[in-house]
Amino acid sequence: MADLVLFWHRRDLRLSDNLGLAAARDRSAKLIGLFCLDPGILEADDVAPARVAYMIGCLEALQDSYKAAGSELLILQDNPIKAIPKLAAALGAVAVYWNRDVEPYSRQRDTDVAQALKEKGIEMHTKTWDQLLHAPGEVRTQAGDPYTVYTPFWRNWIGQAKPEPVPAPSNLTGLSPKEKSTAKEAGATELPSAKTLGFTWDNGFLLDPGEAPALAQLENFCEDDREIAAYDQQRDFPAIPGTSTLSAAHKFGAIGIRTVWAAADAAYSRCRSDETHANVRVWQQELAWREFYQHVMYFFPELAEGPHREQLKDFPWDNDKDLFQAWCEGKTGYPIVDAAMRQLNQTGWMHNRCRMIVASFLSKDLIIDWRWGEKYFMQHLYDGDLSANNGGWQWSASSGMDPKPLRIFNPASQAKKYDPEAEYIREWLPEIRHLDTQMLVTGDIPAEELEGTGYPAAIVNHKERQAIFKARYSAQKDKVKR
Ligand SMILES: Cc1cc2nc3c(=O)[nH]c(=O)nc-3n(C[C@H](O)[C@H](O)[C@H](O)COP(=O)(O)OP(=O)(O)OC[C@H]3O[C@@H](n4cnc5c(N)ncnc54)[C@H](O)[C@@H]3O)c2cc1C
Repeated sequence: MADLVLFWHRRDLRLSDNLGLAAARDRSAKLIGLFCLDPGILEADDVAPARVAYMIGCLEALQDSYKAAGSELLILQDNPIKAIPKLAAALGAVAVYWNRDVEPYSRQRDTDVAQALKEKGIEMHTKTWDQLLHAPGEVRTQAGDPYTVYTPFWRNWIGQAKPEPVPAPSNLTGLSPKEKSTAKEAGATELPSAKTLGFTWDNGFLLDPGEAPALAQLENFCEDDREIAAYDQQRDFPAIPGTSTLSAAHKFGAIGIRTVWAAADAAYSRCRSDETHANVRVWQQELAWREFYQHVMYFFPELAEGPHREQLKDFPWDNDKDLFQAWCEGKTGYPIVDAAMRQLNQTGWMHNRCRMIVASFLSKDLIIDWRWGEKYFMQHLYDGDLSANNGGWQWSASSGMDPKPLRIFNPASQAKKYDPEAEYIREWLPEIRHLDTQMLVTGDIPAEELEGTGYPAAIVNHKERQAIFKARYSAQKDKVKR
């Protein structure tokens, strides 16, 4: 009889182009998938209902894929450190495979699961870095150190050969009826709905869950003359659907990164003009930002706890709760900021340009600790990802790994440049949709125009607040120098 092997899915919710899964299939055709709903993650205070709903959708699709391949995906709902070794031992599994991760919580959990398996005499195989084109450590400075600055990281990263996608496992053997009841006794359960887990999300998704919608979206995005060919010209305009919207698929591994790269690379090869080449290149640079933030999270896990830069470590934030509430609800009186926050609250996603605008506004105008915003994003984004979110917030708050740290975005200039006709603002702020474009873009709205609309006057003065922030930033800098 073939050896029974388990593959533990985490952020790789697909069969195709999955390195760890392919390695498990090489070992045995009796390959059973496993996912563990970990209370340590689901009961944390930074979980977004939209993200859980998307993940459950991906798991449903994954169950179907396993069925079609001849096997099944088992679900556990317990602490993986005890639940996985218990299930593996009950089924007589010879080995458990999984892909590696960069996040501090996952790394500690994986060490503990590995130890528990070892104590039961079960092999574990955990060497594959599936979610990245280049594993942490593969891209280093000449001195052999990890990069802390993106641009030299990118130059090195793009110069290295990229791995090819691997095929999905096929001709699998599933569990016998007897093994199925053993799995049940050892904790395997039905896949619950997000609602049963306590998370309600009825607003749908920009990209549907699962491997098939992600692959279809990648194909659309990368086709000739589609968004990828104009990416750099369009990506900063939130009213234009000019980006891939694949972020949640990347977060949960509904799509393989080698498959994504192959599609981008093919689009690059097909380009006939320097301009289109440049557009595709910029999209590839975004994929490299994703990898950069994961590498730095791996090498500097302390980033997850707070600021990288000394002068932001004990910064005198105002932390005004009413101002924070207004920011969360999209009621700051700054139309571009409010439109973006409403997009987040209603769709579980926000355009990248707007993520930068609202993050700058929270930290530099409201002078609120950026970690409050980081957490609010995690509580709402369906693509919420520790490395990308922390990286984006630290960049925006001037606390991160950035050679030009003190950037302060002027909301009016940003809107003028990136939403010049106020189309995005009008979409998300229906109560002031009728106002002049100029008023919506600048945020300079006479009080009488706001009467009866329910839309608030500006809660702070940008000019004054940025001066206060700058003064405090300089004082902190001096303090650190001393
Ligand atoms: C304050 C802030 C918070 C953010 N939080 C997250 C987050 O929680 N999860 C997340 O995936 N991205 C986050 N980002 C990065 C970026 O905004 C999103 O990845 C992007 O908007 C997703 O849309 P898209 O898939 O259409 O991206 P595209 O423009 O099509 O880019 C392709 C892919 O590259 C990756 N990517 C793009 N930009 C970045 C970036 N700046 N950093 C890291 N990866 C990037 C994503 O995986 C994305 O799907 C954040 C950015 C900021 C400024």
